Amino acid sequence: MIVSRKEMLEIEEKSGLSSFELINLVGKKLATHLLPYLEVNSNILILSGNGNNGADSFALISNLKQFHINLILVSGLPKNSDAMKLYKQVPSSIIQPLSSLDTCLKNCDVIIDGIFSFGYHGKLTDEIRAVFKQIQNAKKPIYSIDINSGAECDSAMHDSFALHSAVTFALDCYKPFHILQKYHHLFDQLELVSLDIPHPKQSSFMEMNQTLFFQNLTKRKETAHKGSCGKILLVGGSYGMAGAISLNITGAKALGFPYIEVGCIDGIYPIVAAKHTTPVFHPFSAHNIEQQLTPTIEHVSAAAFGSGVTQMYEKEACLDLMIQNCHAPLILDAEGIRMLRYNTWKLRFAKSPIILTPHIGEFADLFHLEKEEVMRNPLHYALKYAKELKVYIVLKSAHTIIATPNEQCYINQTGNEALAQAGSGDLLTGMLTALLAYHCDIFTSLRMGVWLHGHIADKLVEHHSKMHINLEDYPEAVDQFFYENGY
Ligand SMILES: NC(=O)C1=CN([C@@H]2O[C@H](COP(=O)(O)OP(=O)(O)OC[C@H]3O[C@@H](n4cnc5c(N)ncnc54)[C@H](O)[C@@H]3O)[C@@H](O)[C@H]2O)[C@@H](O)CC1
Ligand SMILES: Nc1ncnc2c1ncn2[C@@H]1O[C@H](COP(=O)(O)OP(=O)(O)O)[C@@H](O)[C@H]1O
Repeated sequence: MIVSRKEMLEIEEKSGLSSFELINLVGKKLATHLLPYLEVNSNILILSGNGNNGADSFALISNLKQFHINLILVSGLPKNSDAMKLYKQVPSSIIQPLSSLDTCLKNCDVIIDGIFSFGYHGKLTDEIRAVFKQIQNAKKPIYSIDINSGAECDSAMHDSFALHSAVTFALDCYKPFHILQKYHHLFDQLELVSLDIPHPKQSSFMEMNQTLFFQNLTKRKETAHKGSCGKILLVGGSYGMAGAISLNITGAKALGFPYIEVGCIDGIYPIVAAKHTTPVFHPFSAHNIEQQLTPTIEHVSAAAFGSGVTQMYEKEACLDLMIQNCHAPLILDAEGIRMLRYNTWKLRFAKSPIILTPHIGEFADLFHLEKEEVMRNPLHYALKYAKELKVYIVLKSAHTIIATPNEQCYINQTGNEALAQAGSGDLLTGMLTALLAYHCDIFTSLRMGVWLHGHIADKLVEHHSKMHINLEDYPEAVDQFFYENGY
């Protein structure tokens, strides 16, 4: 289970255990996870802070009596009474002053990082940075308790001097910090230390993996016909960007979607139709866009608009038509998102759930933010604007985040740098549209699509360089993946 800092505090509060009992439980469980990493005569240096993380590390000491231990308080005496109580139980012979850090670092085999945990935010002071530099320079394996010191719990934000661990032990649940690993690389290995306490509420973080994916993918019935799953409508492309709508179609075809309808301008229709023979096309121009698209928009099970429409003269009319007439989940992608920059009010006319699929650049542009600011805390911003605009946001990046209007979210783990190429988002839009039409639950469909898009890239790089995967290989690779799994 993945939880935010606030949710973890709620779990602790409702655990039925006092904070003193909880800290002791952590000490005991943590010790059993640490033991396999320790040699018989290991010399352990425990570095503690003055908060709860420090308290956890004091509780650890009584469970590691067979080892030679030194304890250094990095930021002074414990602040709260439980931590103080535990600190007083630590044999004074093992407590060393901060001034002996250098010697202790030289003599130790391993370091336990119990300095800061999920109470940390902001930046480290110069004094603490100097200490962290010294610790890191000792080049001894560091084992971090819950969150590496100097990193924040609910984001990938961390001080540039944050400690890098060999193993981080996540306490009871994973936190966003653990899941956003590609953005900080602060641990080599992650281990979950289950505390076996109740989790009374469902977390706001939902998950997706291969098992869940196939649990949610409906098999085609023996009696199916081409209209059994309804139809999807993909509207996109423009002069010079025929590829974008073509990749939308490839994405939907990769999912085996049986009935694809496509809206594109007359000018690119022959090119796209020559490449894709199965979709039904509705080529349009400025004077017939409404007649060509409206009947289809009204009856589809899911639709998408915006990939590659940058040069489309009719794009404003098209956006309005889609938003105002679509009764099924509607994805707005790429230029379809940029067009809302000063116009998010248009979304109020939507008759159906709206899904925005921006990359970081498009997201920052839409909400008038700096890209760097969004990248510092993508989870926060995705959740904030999904709630404010009452839309689903698929914020695409190395860890794509999905945020729902009711504050649920998903952080994707699949995918790799081979996807960092023009067109991979257009492909995703087609995949998501197909999955939205297959399923009634929007959040599940989006999680499935984002997960699959990345998973297939991970499978493709088993046999290809990460410098070059061909997006056109997706239909075959998805087909193979489904076949291997009995579909
Ligand atoms: N074959 C085709 O026809 C293609 C059409 N495409 C379409 O072209 C239109 C414009 O796409 P462009 O690629 O020109 O411009 P974008 O508006 O997508 O990107 C502009 C800039 O945003 C920044 N950016 C993108 N992703 C980012 C991230 N994850 N983190 C931080 N910054 C990021 C980059 O600096 C990038 O150059 C879209 O409508 C798109 O659908 C592209 O998808 C490329 C392929
Ligand atoms: N380094 C990466 N690791 C994992 N996924 C990535 C990486 N870079 C890009 N992606 C994925 O590739 C897609 C890129 O989408 P986008 O930027 O919209 O491309 P385009 O507009 O060219 O189609 C997104 O789904 C994103 O999550």
